[in-house]
Amino acid sequence: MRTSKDFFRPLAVGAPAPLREIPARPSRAIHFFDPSNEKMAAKIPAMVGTVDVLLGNLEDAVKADNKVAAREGLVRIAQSTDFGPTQLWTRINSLDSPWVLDDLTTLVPAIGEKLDVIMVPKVQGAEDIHYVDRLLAQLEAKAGISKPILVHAILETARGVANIEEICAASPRMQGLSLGPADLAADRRMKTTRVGGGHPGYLVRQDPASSSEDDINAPRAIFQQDLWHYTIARMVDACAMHGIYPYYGPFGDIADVVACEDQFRNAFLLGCVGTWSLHPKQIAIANRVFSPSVEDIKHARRVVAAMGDGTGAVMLDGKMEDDASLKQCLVMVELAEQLAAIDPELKAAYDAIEI
Ligand SMILES: CC(=O)SCCNC(=O)CCNC(=O)[C@H](O)C(C)(C)COP(=O)(O)OP(=O)(O)OC[C@H]1O[C@@H](n2cnc3c(N)ncnc32)[C@H](O)[C@@H]1OP(=O)(O)O
Ligand SMILES: O=CC(=O)O
Ligand SMILES: [Mg+2]
Repeated sequence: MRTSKDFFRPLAVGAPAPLREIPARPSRAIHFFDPSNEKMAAKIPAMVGTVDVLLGNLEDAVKADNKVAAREGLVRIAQSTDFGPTQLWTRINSLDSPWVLDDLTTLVPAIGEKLDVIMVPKVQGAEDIHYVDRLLAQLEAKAGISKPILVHAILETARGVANIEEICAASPRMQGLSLGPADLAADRRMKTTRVGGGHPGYLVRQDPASSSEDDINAPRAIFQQDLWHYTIARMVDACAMHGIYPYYGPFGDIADVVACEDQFRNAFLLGCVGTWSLHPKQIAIANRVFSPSVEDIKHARRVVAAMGDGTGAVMLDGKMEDDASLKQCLVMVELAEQLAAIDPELKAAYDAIEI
């Protein structure tokens, strides 16, 4: 384990110095595209500015026969596109796959200056991050890359969840974590067959009126529970503790925009900063959900104004506000300011708020 003395030293001579703080760049939607799919790839330049992150996916959902075409397609798109305020990320193949070494040795020299974050799938422990960290430093040094490429781990194995804190702490490159509910469900041997979201069988049922057979068999209210609550909450705490960012992952039922919005909102309320988008129609949902509402910002600003120097307790609309609720409001106000800086529509909406 590296000590505090050498934690921020570059891992290769000539590699850029690691960042001491991970910038809070808006990343409400990480939009996945398959660079080997010509129709999809052709849409990417026009999506710049409409989404916070564009991610060229090289891993699952790209056919084995298309792995090289996806890698080359991503290089082509990155070299020929001005991404402006939109971040460019990639998801490389898993570390035990036959493709990942070529992914990294091709992408870093070719487009390392443009790549903001590399998402690493199926991370099991700190050793996986250490491997990527050192290799990236060597490749950055060789290619003369000026800024460190950040690393994002997908939480999609039971061992990865058990090792979550050491993964977050493994490198100053760690930018964040995403929940990978599909692979995680398989690895945990959960009895689901879906990509993210809830399940109607995972529920609690209202008690019967009595223990008579009639009452037991009578209709009772049922409440579907969130299969992902534990893992998301665990991820949020680990990320907050290490100064990095948590994200929900994929929601595979593209047609069910309502349940998708619910899943995204649960993640937002619990502390996630963004989510994945698999289809263009999920971008608008993510942007809406992961931007504080005008009503919330209005309330937050009123609390900030009412709290004066930030200490003590006040009553506002019949509710007690104090230092702790003020801190929550400041999280919202700060996020609104970050988003307003890149989203003119949101800025206009927040600017129009009267308190
Ligand atoms: C568990 C995991 O690992 S999740 C992460 C991996 N999975 C992914 O990355 C999936 C990415 N998304 C996709 O592959 C596709 O969106 C699919 C397969 C889900 C659906 O694709 P389609 O059936 O073509 O969707 P649909 O017909 O609604 O597409 C409408 C248009 O949007 C385009 N489109 C679809 N998805 C995307 C995308 N992710 N990015 C850009 N454009 C897209 C299509 O090319 C199509 O274009 P057209 O109108 O010019 O024909
Ligand atoms: O990669 C994502 C997942 O859910 O698996
Ligand atoms: Mg996966």
